[in-house]
Amino acid sequence: MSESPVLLNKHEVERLLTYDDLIPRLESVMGKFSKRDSSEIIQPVRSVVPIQQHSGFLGVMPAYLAAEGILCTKIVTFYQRAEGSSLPSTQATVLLFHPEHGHVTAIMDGEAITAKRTAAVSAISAKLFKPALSEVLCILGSGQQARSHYDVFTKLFKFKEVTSMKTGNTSKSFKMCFCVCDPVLYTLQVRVWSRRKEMAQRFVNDLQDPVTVCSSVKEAVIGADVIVTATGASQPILFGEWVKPGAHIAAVGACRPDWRELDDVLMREAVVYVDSREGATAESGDIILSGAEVFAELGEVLNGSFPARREKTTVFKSLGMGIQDAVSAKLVLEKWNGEH
Ligand SMILES: NC(=O)C1=CN([C@@H]2O[C@H](COP(=O)(O)OP(=O)(O)OC[C@H]3O[C@@H](n4cnc5c(N)ncnc54)[C@H](O)[C@@H]3O)[C@@H](O)[C@H]2O)C=CC1
Ligand SMILES: O=C(O)C1=NCCCC1
Repeated sequence: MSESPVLLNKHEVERLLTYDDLIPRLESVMGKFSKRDSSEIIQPVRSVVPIQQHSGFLGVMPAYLAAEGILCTKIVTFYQRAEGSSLPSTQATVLLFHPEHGHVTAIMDGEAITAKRTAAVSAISAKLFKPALSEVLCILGSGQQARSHYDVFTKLFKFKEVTSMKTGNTSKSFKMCFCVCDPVLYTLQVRVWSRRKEMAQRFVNDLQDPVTVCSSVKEAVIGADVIVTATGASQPILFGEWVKPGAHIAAVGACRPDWRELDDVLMREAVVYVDSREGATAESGDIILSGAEVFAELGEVLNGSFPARREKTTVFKSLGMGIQDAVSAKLVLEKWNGEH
């Protein structure tokens, strides 16, 4: 008789899963995935069951990683919630199995895994594609993904906007420091926009560092070097005409074939990267409906088969992958085993 599975709640998963450990594992597994060696990795496009009466979806995301000895599935529900709903719109459970014997070894919360691994993958895309001098980060949306993206982007990258002394914004809500080599005022610059301004304000109130709340998407994205779209939108909210040439967009929402966050102009003019070509062509309205060409998978850049075209405007269209959940869950279990 096999041992009972380890049960880990959201709090435990959040504590055990750190970006420093997670990012290298995601880079490695996505590079491997893009080599398409089915003796190494099996990950079908997720099965999605629409729950039409309740504006929701149930997704099943299995993955097998032979060399790592990981057999895993995530079961995830995602709902279009009314603004201000206290229910999370994305909820998930991750199951790890013993690859040889088939029994369940761990059952863990998948909300924290989904939040962190998605943000970590976007951060990897930004590391590869953002302009060399990136001063302004803009986040569209103020939910779970917006928060995890804020956390990892501000942990990994420094964003700042330079304003001259004469015109410098001296509002108390900005953190200011003086650069000894150049007499200009530096204000850390992260901007956030949400459909309801009070939701963006609530998001900002939870943070230590100053973030500018913007009243419109246009105001938020003009001049931004890195833009994260993490909304429940089903129609475009980000338009190419507003985007600074050379900016990088990590597009996280719009994960249904008829949903959009980005308009046709942006999709057609940018160099488009995806997490999985099969996933993107089956599930991304931004790709399917715009007719945009996919240039490469993130893994193909990580494994050296395709270049990172940092000098261009780039879109990384994220849909989420079972292998990302699988390596995250394995990491959590390893950490937990190390403590017990
Ligand atoms: N690419 C990936 O791997 C993943 C993608 N997602 C997707 O990312 C998006 C955000 O997810 P969460 O942060 O978990 O959701 P959430 O419900 O916590 O946050 C959603 C945000 O989008 C805003 N929003 C909702 N409808 C909107 C509309 N029509 N126009 C503009 N803003 C709107 C809300 O005000 C909120 O700020 C969702 O589309 C979700 O399906 C979620 C998990 C993984
Ligand atoms: O990868 C995931 O997990 C999800 N992707 C898109 C929709 C919500 C969950």
